[in-house]
Amino acid sequence: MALREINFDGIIGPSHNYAGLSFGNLASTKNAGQVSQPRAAALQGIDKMRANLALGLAQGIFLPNARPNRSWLAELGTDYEHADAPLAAAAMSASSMWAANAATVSPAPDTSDGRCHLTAANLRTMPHRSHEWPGTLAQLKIAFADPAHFRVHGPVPPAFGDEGAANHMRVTSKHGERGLELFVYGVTGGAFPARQHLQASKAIARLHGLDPDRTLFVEQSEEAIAAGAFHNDVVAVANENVLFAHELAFADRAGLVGFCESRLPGFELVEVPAAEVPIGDAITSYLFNAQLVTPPDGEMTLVVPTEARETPTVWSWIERHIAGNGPIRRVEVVDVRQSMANGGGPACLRLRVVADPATVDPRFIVDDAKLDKLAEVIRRTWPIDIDNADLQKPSLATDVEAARTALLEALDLTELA
Ligand SMILES: NCCC[C@H](NC(=O)CCC(=O)O)C(=O)O
Repeated sequence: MALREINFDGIIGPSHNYAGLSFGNLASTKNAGQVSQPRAAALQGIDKMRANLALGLAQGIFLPNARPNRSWLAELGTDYEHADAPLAAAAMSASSMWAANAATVSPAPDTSDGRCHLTAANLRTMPHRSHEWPGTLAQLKIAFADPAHFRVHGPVPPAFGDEGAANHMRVTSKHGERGLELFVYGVTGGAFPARQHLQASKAIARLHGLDPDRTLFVEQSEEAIAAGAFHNDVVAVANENVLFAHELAFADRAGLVGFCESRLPGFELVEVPAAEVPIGDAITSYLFNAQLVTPPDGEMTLVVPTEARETPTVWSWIERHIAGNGPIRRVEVVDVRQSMANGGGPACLRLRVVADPATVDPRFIVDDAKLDKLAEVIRRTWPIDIDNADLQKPSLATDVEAARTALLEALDLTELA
């Protein structure tokens, strides 16, 4: 069986809006109250997937969850029209687009039973994200239903915060080989919450049957969280034998490097010093929230958002690295501005699963023709813009619901209705 990395992108949902819900996520706070453009946002996401396909990568999708989440509001004793504004915004959030927070994935070569394990993230720190997991879990159970190859777990109990793959990295000689799994957790983030708890990461490592000698729990530096790195994938990304990270990402950088060097021949740390790229620039540009990928031609490629090209310290660092002998050989620039304005870059929008694409439900795998079909549905049904002041208009809620229904029908996934 041919194991390869598949990037599953969250389709940006028809309710995409700027409600400023994520304290500690500087872009979310800064853009609170802006008018969003769901249709343009979703088409940006489709174009990013097209760029991945053009590189020769395998591409999958996850669907937006049902919004507004009327059953969640009912559990809270209210409904969409009567809920107070923050609750209505939480029920309407399109935050499931950030698929890096959908689940943590341990591919088959790393697990004791030889299956790929996925644990849905509880996302309990932020109210608007805490009700994502049932919709996510329903999709994971369909997409990865084959019990010979996959095991899907429900979220760890909400006593401990888990934000999924955004706080998990894997280094390996090749995707299909055994790897080292690195779980990054936060203890304190100054004024901001540390969203990933050590106990949640440890539970996932146990549930996935990982080898303790090949698993490391790495503390995120307080400085990084305080500077706006609400998830580790804002300051670090790994691909195969390369860990690309900012100098200030981890509390114990030396321990992490020593662990990887002693267990993975050829391990390489590509570290960006604060003197060359201040952590603030790394966070506004999302240099590390890039997709670091190995296309079939073997040229390791960094897929960065346009904001990286617009940040002089960051762009000159990239140009120097590519001109030198570093492991990253190519850079691709994608426009995901609508998502970026909520603090979600190219890496936030995708969940990586190492598996044989033939073992995944084909409705979750895309090619260019399927993306054309999705783009047609988006152009026809997604709202053009959403003004926060109108968030509770009943017609907006029904438009958003109709748009999702059209998508489910186009993908033959009406069982998710
Ligand atoms: N991995 C990227 C996640 C971004 C996400 N933003 C948000 O939820 C912003 C939503 C808003 O403010 O409307 C978050 O912070 O978890």
